[in-house]
Amino acid sequence: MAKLYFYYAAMNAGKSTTLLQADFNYRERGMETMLWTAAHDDRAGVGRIASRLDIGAAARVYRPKTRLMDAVLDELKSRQLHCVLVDEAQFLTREQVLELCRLADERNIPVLCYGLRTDFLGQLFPGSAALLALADALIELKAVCECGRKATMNLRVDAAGRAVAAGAQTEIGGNDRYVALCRRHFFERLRAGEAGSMGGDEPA
Ligand SMILES: Nc1ncnc2c1ncn2[C@@H]1O[C@H](COP(=O)(O)OP(=O)(O)O)[C@@H](O)[C@H]1O
Ligand SMILES: Cc1cn([C@H]2C[C@H](O)[C@@H](COP(=O)(O)O)O2)c(=O)[nH]c1=O
Ligand SMILES: [Zn+2]
Repeated sequence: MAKLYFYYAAMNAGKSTTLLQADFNYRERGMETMLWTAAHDDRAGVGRIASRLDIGAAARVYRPKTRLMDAVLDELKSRQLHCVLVDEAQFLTREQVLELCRLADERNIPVLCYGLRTDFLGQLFPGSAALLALADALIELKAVCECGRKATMNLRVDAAGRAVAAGAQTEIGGNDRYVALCRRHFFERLRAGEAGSMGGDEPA
């Protein structure tokens, strides 16, 4: 039976690179894939999955209202699909994750999702919460903190590099807005950011 996989990590761990590699592996064996990414993550252009290693591929885009199951069933009318790959999976809704479960269970199509576990405050995204609850396999990819430990958290920073301790959960950005850190250094810098925003000490 096909499985639903969740490859999760902090930013800059190589999630998109790993997705593109998996896609290449399927296609070089003559198999057909369907790629998806979030419509609003337009860092490389809407509908483009790009890795910091400078490789990329076109992808279908999903929005909160997109019916993934219907879109895949529609695609199956014109071609076979051996794998569905989803980037920025933290932005999926729980309903969309349930649809991906059905693709694996009822259509026997493996689904590979790649995304963040937590946001800039250390809280789960809706898509990540659903995937952590429902995926058959959870695979952690590793990013490295500046101290050398595994980076599991994502600090949001302002233009001056100070930690941002409040704001909307979604804010698209790259290395200019986020730093992947280990938990210890994440909370140290987040607390310094909180103190700074309340007029306290200068951030570290
Ligand atoms: N010029 C480069 N040469 C080699 N590795 C690089 C280069 N630029 C970025 N990287 C590495 O690419 C990885 C980020 O890949 P990416 O797939 O974009 O990450 P994610 O999707 O998890 O944010 C990091 O490990 C980073 O160190
Ligand atoms: C931590 C965090 C991240 N985001 C956004 C920022 C990026 O656009 C993506 C993650 O990119 P990746 O390099 O492909 O992992 O998510 C956000 O909106 N809110 C956050 O808290
Ligand atoms: Zn650290």
